[in-house]
Amino acid sequence: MNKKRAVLLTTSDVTRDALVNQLNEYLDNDIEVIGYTVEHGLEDMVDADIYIVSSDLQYRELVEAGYPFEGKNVIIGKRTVNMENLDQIVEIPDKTEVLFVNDSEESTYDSIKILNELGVNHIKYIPYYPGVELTDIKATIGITPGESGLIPDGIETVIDIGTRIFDFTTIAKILGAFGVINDKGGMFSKNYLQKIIRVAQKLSMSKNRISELRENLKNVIEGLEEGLIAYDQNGKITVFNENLKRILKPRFDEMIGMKLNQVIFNKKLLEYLMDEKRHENMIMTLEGEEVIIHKTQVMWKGVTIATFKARRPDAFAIGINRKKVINKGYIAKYSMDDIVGASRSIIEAKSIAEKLGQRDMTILIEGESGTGKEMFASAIHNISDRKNGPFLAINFSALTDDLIESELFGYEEGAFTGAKKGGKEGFFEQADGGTIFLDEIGDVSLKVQARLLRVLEEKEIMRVGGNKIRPVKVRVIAATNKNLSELVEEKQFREDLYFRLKMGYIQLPTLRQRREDIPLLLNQLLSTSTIENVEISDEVYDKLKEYEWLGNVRELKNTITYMLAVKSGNVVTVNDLPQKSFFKERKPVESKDERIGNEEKYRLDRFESFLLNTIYENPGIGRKLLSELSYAAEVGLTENQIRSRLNKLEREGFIQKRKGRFGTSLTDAGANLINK
Ligand SMILES: Nc1ncnc2c1ncn2[C@@H]1O[C@H](COP(=O)(O)OP(=O)(O)OP(=O)(O)O)[C@@H](O)[C@H]1O
Repeated sequence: MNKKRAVLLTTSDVTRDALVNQLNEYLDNDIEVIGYTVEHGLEDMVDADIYIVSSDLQYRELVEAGYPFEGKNVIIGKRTVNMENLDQIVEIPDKTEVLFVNDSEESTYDSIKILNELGVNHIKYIPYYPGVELTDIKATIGITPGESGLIPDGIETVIDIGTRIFDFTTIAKILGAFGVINDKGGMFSKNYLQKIIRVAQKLSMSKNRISELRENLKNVIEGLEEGLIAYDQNGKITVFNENLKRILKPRFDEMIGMKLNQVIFNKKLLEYLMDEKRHENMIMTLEGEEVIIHKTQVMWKGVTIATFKARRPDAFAIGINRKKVINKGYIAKYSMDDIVGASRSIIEAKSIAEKLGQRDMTILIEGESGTGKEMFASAIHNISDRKNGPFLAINFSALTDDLIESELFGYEEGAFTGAKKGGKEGFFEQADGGTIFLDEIGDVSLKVQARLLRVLEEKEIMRVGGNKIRPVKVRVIAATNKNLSELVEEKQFREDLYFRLKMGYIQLPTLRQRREDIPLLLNQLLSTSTIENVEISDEVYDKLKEYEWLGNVRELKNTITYMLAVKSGNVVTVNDLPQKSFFKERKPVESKDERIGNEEKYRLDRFESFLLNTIYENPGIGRKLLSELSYAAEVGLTENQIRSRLNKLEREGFIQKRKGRFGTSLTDAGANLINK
């Protein structure tokens, strides 16, 4: 029997070899397949029973070139992607944009269509073939069926899924033409189906695997003690965890896809993160905690991963808001040079601070909220001999009485239920050799005052529940925004402690007393902002100089942050100024009559609300009982804190205090307020 013959016409050697192989898989030895590549010329082509052309396009080209097909048995092949090679595509993450590269428009769209039909449609194919103009290629992966040479520059990963092979119908036609369809058809379709099923299985398996992987990865990232952020060369954020949010306190909840400079406003940090040449770790104070930042670059992907780890364990732990207690960690972050101002009052305050700083004495700083008390304390520490020791800032207004004692002085094992095994070091012991900054000292109870006095006088502490005396060498800087001498007069603050603290004394000027410093402060704030080339119009300067600034420099800082956020263009104009309600309002000192109606706009906090309600129910109640009830109600107010709040409520006209057994009761305005 004569051997039958098929001639295969293709455009390239690679295609020729792939298709010849495929045909040999299905055709018996008694059918000979001879492949030709058109570009090598077809002059010595042999006669055959069947002529197979590799694609419709090629057929049209051959006809146009005058190739004589008349009278010949021609099969025009249809091609499909080779399913054996789809694994790599299946593994690409969902929704990734990839460039699909082939030699012509038709074959490119064709292949993409086939892949989509096969269910390999989890990624986005961007068609590319010679002649396509690509602007702004975002894809980094290129997929091609055997046309790697056409992949444009800029594509980092090339996946060659191999030359496209003949599809089911073409093979069936060829088998039919040779009259072997009945013998081979079954095997062929079975083979074919098996392949399709395998691809589908792989696809679903790896999809499951990928989502499982993602889930695991997420658990790992969220389980880290560190804050983690990953971003690409342009600063675009790709991954972050919840811990990072606790440390960086970004303005946005969802940061993926945003640029680093949209969420991080700390210039130093931003520069460090974006500088590819900096590989060293960095230590900086964020949200009052000393944080170690470590950077790793994943070279081949252009990704940088940065981790943020607080020095102090539990620094950013959920639940216990330690930050409020120890405001600025153990590091004094300001120096004298950071304190901006050329006005006489601030220069004077700085010069006193410099003198006192050199001497190891206790200092009392008085000043309204936001005038820079903590800044001064920190700068003083940094010029003192203790500068290499720790600096602890404690805010008393955030602590209950019981906590103050155990936190300040520590406790021995078994001192109270829940006390840690082995006891605990207090802040004074932790600050040994350094400085302790006691903010809002006017808020502490008489009991704590007595203990503080002992530390100052004896330079030693005793832990709660203990009897051992421990020496401590700590310098105390205390601060208050209250008038301490008035409190002394009211017997709310121990006179001996007052004088013991006031060995050195600094009174900080309010911002309204030094309006001439506003432009300087603004320029300093602008220079540390990450937003560059911003100017402030003269009108804005003038307006800002007119404000009251009851919140002082902190309020000014908030105002400029606001204006930078809302401005359009490079100049901050009067249109960008916040509305009046943005600013802290002066508590009106009004006559009793004028106070009526104040309750319409007054907002009670939960402490005041507790106090007014309790007084309403128990007219004449005293501070001691109020304090006990407040603990029972989990509001937790010391007698001292109650006193200062009652004073405020009295100034607002909501309560009146009477001497003797009538005690404290609500005014009509106070009653209206709680009924409201
Ligand atoms: N002279 C100044 N120069 C530059 N920045 C200042 C100055 N004074 C205060 N600030 C800034 O204003 C903000 C408030 O300062 P700080 O926390 O020291 O005030 P404070 O008086 O301790 O406030 P509070 O009593 O409310 O705790 C800080 O961000 C600080 O950096």
